Amino acid sequence: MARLAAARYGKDNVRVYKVHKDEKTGTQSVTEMTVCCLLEGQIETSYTEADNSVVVATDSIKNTIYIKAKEHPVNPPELYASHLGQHFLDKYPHITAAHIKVVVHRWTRINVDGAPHPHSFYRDGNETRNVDATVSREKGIELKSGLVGLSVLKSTGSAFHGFVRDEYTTLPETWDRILSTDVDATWTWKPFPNIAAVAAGVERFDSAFDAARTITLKTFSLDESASVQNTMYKMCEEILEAAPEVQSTGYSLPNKHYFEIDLSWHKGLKNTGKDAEVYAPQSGPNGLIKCEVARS
Ligand SMILES: O=c1[nH]c(=O)c2[nH]c(=O)[nH]c2[nH]1
Repeated sequence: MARLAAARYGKDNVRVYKVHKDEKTGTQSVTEMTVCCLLEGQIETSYTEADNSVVVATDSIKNTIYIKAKEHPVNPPELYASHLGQHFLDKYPHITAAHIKVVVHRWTRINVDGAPHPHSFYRDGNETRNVDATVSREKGIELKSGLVGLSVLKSTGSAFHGFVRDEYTTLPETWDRILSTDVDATWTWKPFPNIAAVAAGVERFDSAFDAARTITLKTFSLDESASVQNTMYKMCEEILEAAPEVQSTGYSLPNKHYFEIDLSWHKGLKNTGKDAEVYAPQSGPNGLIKCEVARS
């Protein structure tokens, strides 16, 4: 005998663009995002008995994503995701939870001759601002915000020594190495009982994003890093300090290795240790270091 142990369904990779036109100043602002929306509820029979009467078509879910983007602000993405998720609970009694993912892509205003252009933008990096929202009858609105894909490198100010040395170890200790990673940072909010609670003090979401980005870049730059583990923990501590309504925060960081190249075989060239200048960036394997830090 088989049984349906878990099920959710919906539309993924829905690309949405929204423009805001300030009629007074003639300035336009744009937001581009990719949305995923998956529903849970009393939908078992659609899987087990071919009963489509419980299915809100994924095509209708896609339409709803557009309509809610028209009806509500799409900024901050935490508020839009909450409105979108809440809609499915309000509209369909048999739906018990909506899982929304919003990925916001960068469009930064172009400066022309030192002045911000009213309607032209450029992509100044592949980093995205992300939100994972679960809106459920049981738990209200759960939000996890994030910053993903911010590539950083420091050419010194990073060490790694004192680690386990045994018959499996070849890595030399180092007091000066290159440190590079693609930042994936998340911060989880204390649950909100309803949309009104998300909307009250909505500035908290932009503030936390700005703080997380600034803290990440500043700590990465200034910390005399003993390890990825220790540097990321310091970042988490600071984010918790900066955002009181955040209950936990975490990072997932690849350690993108840059190997020294011994060139002494060529005319005695010195290119290792303090003489290292030319390195070989590695595509893989890479370290992968994760943590989640909560309030004690
Ligand atoms: O910061 C680091 N943490 C590790 O756990 C590790 N392991 C390794 O080989 N290099 C590094 N660097």
